[in-house]
Amino acid sequence: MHQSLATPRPLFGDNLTASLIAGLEAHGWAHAPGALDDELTAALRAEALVLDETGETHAGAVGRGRHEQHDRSIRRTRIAWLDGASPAQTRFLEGAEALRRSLNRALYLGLFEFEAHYAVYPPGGFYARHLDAFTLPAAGAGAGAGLGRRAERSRVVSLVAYLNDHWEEGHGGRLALWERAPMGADARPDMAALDDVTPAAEIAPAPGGLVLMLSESIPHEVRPAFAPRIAIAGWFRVNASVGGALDPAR
Ligand SMILES: O=C(O)CCC(=O)C(=O)O
Ligand SMILES: [Fe+2]
Repeated sequence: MHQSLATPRPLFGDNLTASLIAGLEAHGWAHAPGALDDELTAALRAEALVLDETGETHAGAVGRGRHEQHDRSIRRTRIAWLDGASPAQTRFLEGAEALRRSLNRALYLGLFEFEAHYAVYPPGGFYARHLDAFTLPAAGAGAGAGLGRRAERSRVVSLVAYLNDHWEEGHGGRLALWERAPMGADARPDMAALDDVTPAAEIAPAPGGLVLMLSESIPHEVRPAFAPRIAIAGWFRVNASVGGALDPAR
């Protein structure tokens, strides 16, 4: 998206961009409180709420493509994909494009595109501990699993932006994250093994805050929110084309 823009307008200045990149490189994640300006945060929030109220959001799934599941014990939120249909979305996506180029220049990640959705967590909403991408073990993976494996693996850097106009301690809804995913005996990440491990960070979804995480290696969860929690979650992806066909799971 927006690859043709000559110089996309960044969301924030060079210093903040550099410190986000340094954090991502050193720890696998980075947090910039108040990264988005109030005007853009407010415009995106207003749009997320209109979409939510007019029913244009749908229950968030877990997984992608044929592997999507609606499991309310894992995730309770409503989402609507960004498509650049408003000035606020265009501004945000242009900023994400500027960030994509900076990430590629600094870290040689070969990020190809960005996809993002609004996520409105109603009171009681949460998202259980997960990775945004993971590589399934090759052994025993059938043809069906192949699609999921390729699609999931194409997410490299996750981005979260918080859109609430204020957030109080008692509202919960913190993003907890860990810096390492322990492997289970089946060579899959074992999220339950982190039950007794103190998170590396617990981030309140305060207005304009921005978080970057390596999608494959940073386990994270959204704790139950006791007020409507409005955010954008997005992913920078590598080109997952196989045999000349673009990734069909879009
Ligand atoms: O909203 C957040 O803090 C994180 C959301 C998330 O983990 C996701 O959508 O994958
Ligand atoms: Fe996530």
